[in-house]
Amino acid sequence: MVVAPLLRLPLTGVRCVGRSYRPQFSAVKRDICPQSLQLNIDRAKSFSTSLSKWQVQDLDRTRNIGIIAHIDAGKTTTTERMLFYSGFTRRIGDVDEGSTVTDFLPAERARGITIQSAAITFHWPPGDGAESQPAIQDSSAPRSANSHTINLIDTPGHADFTFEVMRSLRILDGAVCILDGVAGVEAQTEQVWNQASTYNIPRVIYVNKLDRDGAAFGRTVREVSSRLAVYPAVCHIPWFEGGDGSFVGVADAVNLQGLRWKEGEDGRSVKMSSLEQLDAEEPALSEELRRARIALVELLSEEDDMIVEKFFECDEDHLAVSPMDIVDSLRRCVLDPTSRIVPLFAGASFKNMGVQPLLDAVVNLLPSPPEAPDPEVSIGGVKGGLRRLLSGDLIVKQSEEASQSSKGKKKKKGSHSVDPKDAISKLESCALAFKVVNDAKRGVLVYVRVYSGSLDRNSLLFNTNLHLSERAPRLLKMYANDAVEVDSIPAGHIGVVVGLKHARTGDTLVSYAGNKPTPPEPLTSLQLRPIDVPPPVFFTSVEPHSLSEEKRIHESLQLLLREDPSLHVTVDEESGQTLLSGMGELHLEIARDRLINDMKAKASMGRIEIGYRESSTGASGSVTKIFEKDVAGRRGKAGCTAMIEPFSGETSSDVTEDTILTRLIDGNNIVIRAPGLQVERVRDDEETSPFLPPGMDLETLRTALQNGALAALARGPQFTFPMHNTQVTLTINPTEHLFGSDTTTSALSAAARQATSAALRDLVAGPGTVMMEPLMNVIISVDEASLGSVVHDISSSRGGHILSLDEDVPVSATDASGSGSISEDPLPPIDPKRVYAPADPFESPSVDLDMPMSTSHQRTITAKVPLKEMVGYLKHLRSLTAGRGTFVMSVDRFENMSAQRQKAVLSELRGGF
Ligand SMILES: Nc1nc2c(ncn2[C@@H]2O[C@H](COP(=O)(O)OP(=O)(O)OP(=O)(O)O)[C@@H](O)[C@H]2O)c(=O)[nH]1
Repeated sequence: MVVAPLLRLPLTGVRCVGRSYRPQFSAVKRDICPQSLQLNIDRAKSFSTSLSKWQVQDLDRTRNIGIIAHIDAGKTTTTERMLFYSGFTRRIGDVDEGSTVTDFLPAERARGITIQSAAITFHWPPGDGAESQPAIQDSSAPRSANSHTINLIDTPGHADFTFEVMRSLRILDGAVCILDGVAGVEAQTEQVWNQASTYNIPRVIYVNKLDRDGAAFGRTVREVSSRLAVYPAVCHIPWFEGGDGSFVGVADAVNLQGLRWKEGEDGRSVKMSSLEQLDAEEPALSEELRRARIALVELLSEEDDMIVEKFFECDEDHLAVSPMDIVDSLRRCVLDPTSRIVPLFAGASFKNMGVQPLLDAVVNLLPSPPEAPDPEVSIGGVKGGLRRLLSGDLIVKQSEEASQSSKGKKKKKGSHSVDPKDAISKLESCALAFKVVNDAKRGVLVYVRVYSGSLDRNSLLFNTNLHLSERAPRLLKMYANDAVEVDSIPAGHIGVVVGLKHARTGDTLVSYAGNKPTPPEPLTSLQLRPIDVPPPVFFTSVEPHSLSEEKRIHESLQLLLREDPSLHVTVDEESGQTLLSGMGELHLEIARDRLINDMKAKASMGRIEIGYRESSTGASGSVTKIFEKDVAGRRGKAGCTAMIEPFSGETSSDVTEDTILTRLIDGNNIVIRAPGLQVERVRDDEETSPFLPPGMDLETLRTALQNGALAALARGPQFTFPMHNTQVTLTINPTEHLFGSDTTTSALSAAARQATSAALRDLVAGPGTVMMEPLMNVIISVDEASLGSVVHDISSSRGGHILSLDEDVPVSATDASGSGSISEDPLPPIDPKRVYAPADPFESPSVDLDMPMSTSHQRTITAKVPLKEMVGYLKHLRSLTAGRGTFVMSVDRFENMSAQRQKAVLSELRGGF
């Protein structure tokens, strides 16, 4: 076959040796010598200190990306190389030595794993990023010819941090999925892949660790198709010296060239070889490279008509299609949410091989903020895209639905409607607080992604989750744990607000025109990409060393909760004990480290235990309590009636005319009724009643009663576990339960708590309560040989219920993500004939386009198993599977325990056997 002269894409930011590499684009005539890469943090800081620069910055040259992977696949190692090659750091940090930039919490450094999502900004190729670049780009040059600003969010890989992964994923415009070239696609890779799919995040794949013994690139590629249900567009194939020697580089199917790194160097120098040179030096590799190129063009042609045209223009010569045309085609596929093609690259980050081409791929293939999928918002119970919201459509729909649902209801006195489009025109900016970090030097940092408008210094931010406003006194642009001050953060960018006292991870912040304390309705309910926080399933006690420490510990715990809302703190009313609960053992261990080592809290933590629950098995009687006592020198009197029953799961089933609240909190439903209260709306945001104590509005009454009920529900009447699946109906009779100015908020809370506790005790004499335990969705990956013993162990010894035993199930068919939001049908399986994968060195027949692929004989077991039986399971699984089995799990729900199981668990908890 004749090789056409190729327009080669420059591999940016590298020093080339050997055949001298000459990019053919005028736009790349700049200094890429190694000295220019020795850019340090100080210089990086000076890039963007002024407001104007960030504002005029070309969003097209910005990438907000994340790295997703299985634990230990090499996220941190790859990130460190990215920072080094971009010139951000002078030396390569090492995970094993604990000297990385992104894992900057002491606990992370000590454990060598990533816990917090650190946001970090750098430029690729090295330069000034999107700033100071020509506005118009040469369309014949690849995007990587110009310096781009990359905001990288390092996501955690451990299953205990599912919520943290979801939280960081939702602000990404694109992601790099790193696979371990030895382990291939692992259970947790599937899990994070699935989570990224829920947000339609465009992705590229990077197969890492190809230097390790047992690395199997071809097998990994096939697993990508069978387990992730996408078509891998193989852009790189590994270069093993002489076919089966050590890993020395990659052969690039887009540019038809070899890229070779020298073992032991820092990876900045790369030797590039043309196809002709490869023909002479590595004939087997060049032959495989041609096949890879043919397969790539064929695959793209299946989904992209434009590449078909180019192919015909090149007289149907796959090798003659230009690299630029292939990159453009790959980009179209990556950005098309209906496409199943995912570009795939190869490397060994630890050996400093393959990272620069991956960075080029980030810039060339992943979307800029305006090209990213429209983020989901919800407003007044209506969901849709942000762009629809900003156009006014969504808010009109919301207002129509609101007026439909209020039809037939009496219009409240003094109420008036707001023009919905008017409300949206007042929206100045909206941002998502995606991470709260307590920084020892700078205080509490709230990382935000701005979605519309511009978040300005000193603007008043309304928190739509907490319903309060606070000013943003200082704004920062972050460089890992270094920062520069800015005056505003424009849409599409990631920055930090310093000085917020309340905002928590996951809160939506809006700024608006006008001087009112709250934005106009329905903007108060605007939520960006809302996510459900899964229930905590483990807990531990926190005991202050002295009474004087108590206050400081509670402040530290509050900060911990702002950082991580998947942690919960409760105080047991009777014992006074503080309990910290979370998603997993490691989750609580890390929280313990944070509290004791980082925040220097003087406290002891108890054993980490499973968080059981208690639930009513029938209805209690109605119990009324009148609280009358002086509280803090002030007289307090209030009454309340409570009734408990099992919760049906339908929050709306009991709503009547006199219902003033129904709220599902932590698996319990709180209903508050106030017959005869005569509610009046005085302003958009305030309701009152002639019966309410002076100065108290309806929202305050609701909150006081709700808090009282929640305090009582934290302790079940029979087993002292928190109540679950329980409905409390509180009734306030204005003439019997409210006593003018004597009725304070604390008196109302106390009355609600006493009435709820009494109703709970009433259950014990009546229908009784039952213990509940967390039931997990478990997905286990094992090889065929171990299948029988693992299945037997799960179903016989652990009381699990096997749901399916599948061969290479694409993850979309099974959901262990815990996100609770995946409902789409599984994608149809991939046609193996369309998957190209080069033969692995130990494999004799090369896997051809027309050959059926060999299966990896991996099996996936999907089961539901009580959490108690899964504690310490990894060790056991490893012993059953000769170290190869992996699993992921997430909470399915809490399930009532049988009398026999309840007895056994109780006796174990009490120390018996
Ligand atoms: N041989 C080899 N080892 C690698 C490579 N990349 C990473 N490693 C090693 O794999 C281990 C895990 O790497 P990390 O970079 O910490 O992985 P991670 O995905 O960030 O892990 P978490 O932060 O725990 O999710 C470390 O011991 C690395 O040195 C590689 O390309 N080759």
